Amino acid sequence: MHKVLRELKVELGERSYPIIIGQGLLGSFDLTPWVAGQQVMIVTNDTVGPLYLEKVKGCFPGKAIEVVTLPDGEQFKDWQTLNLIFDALLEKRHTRKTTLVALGGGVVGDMAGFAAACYQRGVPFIQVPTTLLSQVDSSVGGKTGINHPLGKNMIGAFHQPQAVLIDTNSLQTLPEREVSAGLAEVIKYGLIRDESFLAWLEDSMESLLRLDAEALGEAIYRSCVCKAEVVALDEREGGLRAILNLGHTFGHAIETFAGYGNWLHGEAVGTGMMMAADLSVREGLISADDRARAVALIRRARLPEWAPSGMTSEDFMNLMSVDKKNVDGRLRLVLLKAIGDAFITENASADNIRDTLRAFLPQAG
Ligand SMILES: NC(=O)c1ccc[n+]([C@@H]2O[C@H](COP(=O)([O-])OP(=O)(O)OC[C@H]3O[C@@H](n4cnc5c(N)ncnc54)[C@H](O)[C@@H]3O)[C@@H](O)[C@H]2O)c1
Ligand SMILES: O=C(O)C(=O)C[C@@H](O)[C@H](O)[C@H](O)COP(=O)(O)O
Ligand SMILES: [Zn+2]
Repeated sequence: MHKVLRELKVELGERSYPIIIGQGLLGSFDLTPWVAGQQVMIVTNDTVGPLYLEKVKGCFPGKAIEVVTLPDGEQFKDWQTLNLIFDALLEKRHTRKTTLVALGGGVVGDMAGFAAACYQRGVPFIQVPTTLLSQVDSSVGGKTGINHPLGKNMIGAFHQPQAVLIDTNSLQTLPEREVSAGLAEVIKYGLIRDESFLAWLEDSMESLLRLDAEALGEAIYRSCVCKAEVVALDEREGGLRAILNLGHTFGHAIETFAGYGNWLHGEAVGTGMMMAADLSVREGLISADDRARAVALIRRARLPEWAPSGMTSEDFMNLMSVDKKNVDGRLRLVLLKAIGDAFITENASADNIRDTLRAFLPQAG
């Protein structure tokens, strides 16, 4: 039998939806109340499908279920792979009443969500995230899309899911490296908006790394609360939502430079958040002790702390110049005013940015 641990709602008026967090939900939690018609198309990949597909089918009693299985990897978050979803939908004559279900990590979620945003100009979808990163971040908030060789997530749409179903048991099969990647986004919430959560993470890091169920449930719930609040205040990133991008300007540059899939998204965000904390010190915003606190926690999550070998400051500047947050050619960065208080600025000094980049190049170590 399943156990629902926590439930919360992303408050977006008529686009509001629940996030249901529990244990043993895959296979027994009934998701049909969030399915509009009779047809369900589950989008998964060739790693997650063999682990959880049969169980998830049990969440849709009485519905006609089809499946499309994508190749696994960030390098497949592209047009060609996205088309496999459209091919499957069209070959079987799916209509606007079909509900897509994203079963997998953030890559599957972003692609299935984007397919749902586009297919016949928009069909409903449900997120069933199975990585820590997707449970705390990508399944919530409606950012969907694919990568372009010149930049991360450059093609996409805002499209909110009907519901998010999080079964924390699925994390028991997750490789260690993916657990660390997910922890980067968890730490992000403490840094941007919730100092007390950061303090709790400092106390709980060892429990989280050993996949203690109670600690995971708490970390996922508190992360989802934070993300849901920010998204409810600024759904389409007019302003505040950009704080969810802490570390991402540097991190996306790293992912693109390294080649999609070589650095995990969370790994790049971990290094990127250390860089953001470093720049915040250089800008006179936080103390060196605050930076040390952020860096120590990111290190304890077993995340990398140097840029990829061969990457130069110029590579960073070129890749960061295409960031979506930039306006009129000005680099906009998320920095920290304090631990638990982030803001977006285009006023960071060019000298300080250059010094931060240099400090994180591999030869600096
Ligand atoms: N839309 C958003 O708001 C948002 C937020 C954060 C990240 N993202 C995107 O999410 C992606 C990263 O997501 P991710 O970290 O989940 O990576 P991922 O989707 O690549 O999954 C990581 C790996 O774990 C495997 N996997 C998934 N669930 C598993 C399980 N339960 N057991 C064993 N293996 C499992 C996957 O097949 C994959 O190999 C990036 O593309 C990033 O840009 C989007
Ligand atoms: O939901 C958001 O908003 C975020 O920024 C969450 C990020 O963790 C995530 O990686 C997101 O995909 C980044 O968005 P992008 O627009 O900078 O590509
Ligand atoms: Zn992210």
